[in-house]
Amino acid sequence: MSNQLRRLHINQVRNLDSVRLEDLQRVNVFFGANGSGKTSVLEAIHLLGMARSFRGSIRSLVTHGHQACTVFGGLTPGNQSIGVQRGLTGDVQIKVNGSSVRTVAELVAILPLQVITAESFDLLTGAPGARRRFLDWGVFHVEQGFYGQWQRYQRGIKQRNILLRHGKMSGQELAVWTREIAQSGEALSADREAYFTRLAPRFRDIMEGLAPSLKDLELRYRKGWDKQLSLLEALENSLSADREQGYTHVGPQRADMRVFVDGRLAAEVLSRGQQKLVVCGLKLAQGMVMAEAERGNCAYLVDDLPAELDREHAGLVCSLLSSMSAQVFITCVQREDISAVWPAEGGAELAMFHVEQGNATRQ
Ligand SMILES: Nc1ncnc2c1ncn2[C@@H]1O[C@H](COP(=O)(O)OP(=O)(O)OP(=O)(O)O)[C@@H](O)[C@H]1O
Repeated sequence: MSNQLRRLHINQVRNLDSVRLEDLQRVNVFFGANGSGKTSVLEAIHLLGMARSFRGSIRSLVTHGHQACTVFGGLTPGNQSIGVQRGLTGDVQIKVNGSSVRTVAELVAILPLQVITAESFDLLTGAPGARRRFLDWGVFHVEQGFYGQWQRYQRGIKQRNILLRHGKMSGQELAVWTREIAQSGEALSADREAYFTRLAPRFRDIMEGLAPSLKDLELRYRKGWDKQLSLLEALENSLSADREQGYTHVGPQRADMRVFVDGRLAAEVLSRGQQKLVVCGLKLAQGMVMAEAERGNCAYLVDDLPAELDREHAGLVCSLLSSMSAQVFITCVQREDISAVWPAEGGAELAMFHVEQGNATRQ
């Protein structure tokens, strides 16, 4: 059974000085004028689930004139509590049921979040790193053991790059790290591929409903080295280039996942609005795959969808969100912006919160 956020206490997050939200529901709508603090509520939830902002630095998250921001959440079922405090100097405190925990991964496993905001829409056009992080979010939640391999690989490649950079040509030491990253890299890549084979068909199904006019939409995955070779072979082949330039050229750190339409890169041929729909499709597909793999539901943070999509498409995205059992936190300017497009039948009742000058009141 998935965790749902029932209570939220926010302190000093942007313009939210002290906000208490009780009795949160499956679908929660935050409406209010520009600058009232709607996105800040989503930022607070993101801080609680990921210990960071989805938009900017921690500095931008802490209310001006304060040293730290804090968010507490109460979850059901199980009555767990989580809390995150972040200070301007970079300090992080994470608590689960009153006890400090050391890694954000523990938090992420308790409150998995998907974010659909204006920033998310750069996923297709932006650098591959963002797409890898997107993919790894899903792999982390679905493929057990991935995080351990990922950590092992990060440690290994860091060591190998240090050796390459400092020109320490002890061939033996380099060979040890080459074998180490070949092993962990193959393992994490296998997890990515397994996850990708679940994600791609789900994404295609969703897009048939969201944008049927987009024909031959295809999600493709590149593992980061020549697929005819093992990672060890690819690393051995690139050894002289690696030595010359002081870093590892091939491996899962170069993986990418791209969307093609009729054989052409979606980032190059789709309109901005169509790209937004594709990104929504990817994010919804991830939540569905997670639920299908019986890993529970993630919560969706959706910022001002009616400002990003036309009414028909905003309605289609809302219908898909409504059909999932995921908890949703969604913002808009007028309450009707969402209530008019959220499916009336079969959908959960909408909990409405009016946000005004840094306060949120249940309507
Ligand atoms: N660190 C900060 N300290 C205090 N106030 C801040 C901080 N960062 C942003 N703000 C202010 O918080 C207010 C709320 O911002 P927020 O982005 O949450 O508004 P919003 O309701 O989502 O508005 P819009 O509809 O325009 O997107 C804004 O007036 C903004 O200038």
